[in-house]
Amino acid sequence: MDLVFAEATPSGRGGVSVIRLSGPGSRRAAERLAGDLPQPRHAYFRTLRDGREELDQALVLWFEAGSSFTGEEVAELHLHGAPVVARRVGSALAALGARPAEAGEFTRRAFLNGRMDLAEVEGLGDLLEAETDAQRRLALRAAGGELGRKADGWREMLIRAGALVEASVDFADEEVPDEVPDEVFDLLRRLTTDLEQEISGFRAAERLRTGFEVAVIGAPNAGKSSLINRIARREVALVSDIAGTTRDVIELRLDLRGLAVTLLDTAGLRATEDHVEGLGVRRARERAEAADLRLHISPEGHVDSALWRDGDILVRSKSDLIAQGDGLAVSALSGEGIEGLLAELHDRLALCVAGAGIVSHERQAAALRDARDALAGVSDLPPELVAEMIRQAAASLDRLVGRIGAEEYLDVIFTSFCIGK
Ligand SMILES: Nc1nc2c(c(=O)[nH]1)N(C=O)[C@@H](CNc1ccc(C(=O)N[C@@H](CCC(=O)O)C(=O)O)cc1)CN2
Ligand SMILES: Nc1nc2c(ncn2[C@@H]2O[C@H](COP(=O)(O)OP(=O)(O)OP(=O)(O)O)[C@@H](O)[C@H]2O)c(=O)[nH]1
Ligand SMILES: [Mg+2]
Repeated sequence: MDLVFAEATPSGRGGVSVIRLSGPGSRRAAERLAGDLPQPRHAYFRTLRDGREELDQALVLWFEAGSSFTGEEVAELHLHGAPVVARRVGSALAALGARPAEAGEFTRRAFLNGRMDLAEVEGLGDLLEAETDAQRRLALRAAGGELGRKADGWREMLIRAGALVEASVDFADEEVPDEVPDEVFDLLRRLTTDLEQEISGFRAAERLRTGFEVAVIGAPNAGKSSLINRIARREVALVSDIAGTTRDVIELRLDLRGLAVTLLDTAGLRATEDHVEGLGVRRARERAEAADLRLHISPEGHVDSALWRDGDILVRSKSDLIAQGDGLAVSALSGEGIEGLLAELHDRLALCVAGAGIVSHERQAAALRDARDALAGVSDLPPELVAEMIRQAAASLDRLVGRIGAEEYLDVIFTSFCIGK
């Protein structure tokens, strides 16, 4: 493994800038700049020098391979956060034989060195992207190895079941057909129930991780854009009294009490001669259909029944003008009903994620489904085939944690990481 370095903090001006080195020689390279660093995991306040040239005053520390994030020797230089300092220290490190790390390379090394399993890596990636508390909590559980521990438990069940099957094959009377002991099927049934349970929580967890899309729809001039602006407390979308103002879909990211939600402002729905408006209306319908939930906006409490789905919310807009009617009354002008609407929206979305599990990526769910499918129908099979299906299920669990078959995913996962992680 070569020696790599990168700014672990975002590059640019900041209070502190951390440069991290990983690989054999990390300590030596740091010592060339900072002088002797006798103890691992001790912070030293040092003047960094490149030859005679003073570079910065910094906190410097190093970790042994056994107690670092990557599982390799690691050193960290905590610099003053001036871009020129990081640049200058980077050149000095390059001159000492270190090369700039690629995106996600520190974490990739942690994975390759067995410090993290693939589900933990995905969890860490989710943590880097998390914007809300619910996303952070889910990511932290995943990054903490919860799924790997479950997979270990399931593997043990498979190993035990496999051993029982092998024993029944080895010791069976040559005259009598081999029989799989009932205990095997009991074990596999329990395992299948566990797997089903995890799989059933996948979609909800995926929603939690990626966030919800909520389309704001209704006739032109209903007050959709005004409502969005009120929620955003800024002018996200153009508002006018001309019907057909909004054409493109405008996205507003919200942290709705911990849930990640993207509100979509859309073109007012109507038949129109205007070509461009027509394109907007088509797009509005498509996005409304694909969204997790729709807010139907109308001063009179009307809905487009073709787009109404169970769980949608009817919003009676401009409540300052029209006193009564169906739906949740809100006014973008006075602010009446906005908090109530957001509370209602939150509660409906929270219902959707009530059953969320720890599996939140399609790759993970696919591995679990493969394991479950391998075990479906085993009770009708002869022992040799039962043993084979148990091996297949175990291989699927190995794929889940990246013990096998990880190669094809690594580039996809790590290119989404930033440099320095
Ligand atoms: N300065 C700094 N802060 C950081 C990191 C870092 O690399 N540097 N991290 C990363 O980006 C995160 C912390 N992640 C870490 C994960 C595992 C180990 C580690 O090797 N632990 C040892 C036990 C260490 C001990 O208890 O003494 C181990 O698990 O064996 C270290 C950091 C967040 N904060
Ligand atoms: N009195 C009152 N007027 C409102 C309210 N909300 C919107 N309006 C007015 O209604 C008109 C249309 O508002 P928009 O928010 O642009 O309506 P829209 O649904 O986005 O319209 P399109 O983009 O054309 O589909 C504007 O003149 C707004 O000022 C409200 O709560 N009260
Ligand atoms: Mg609009």
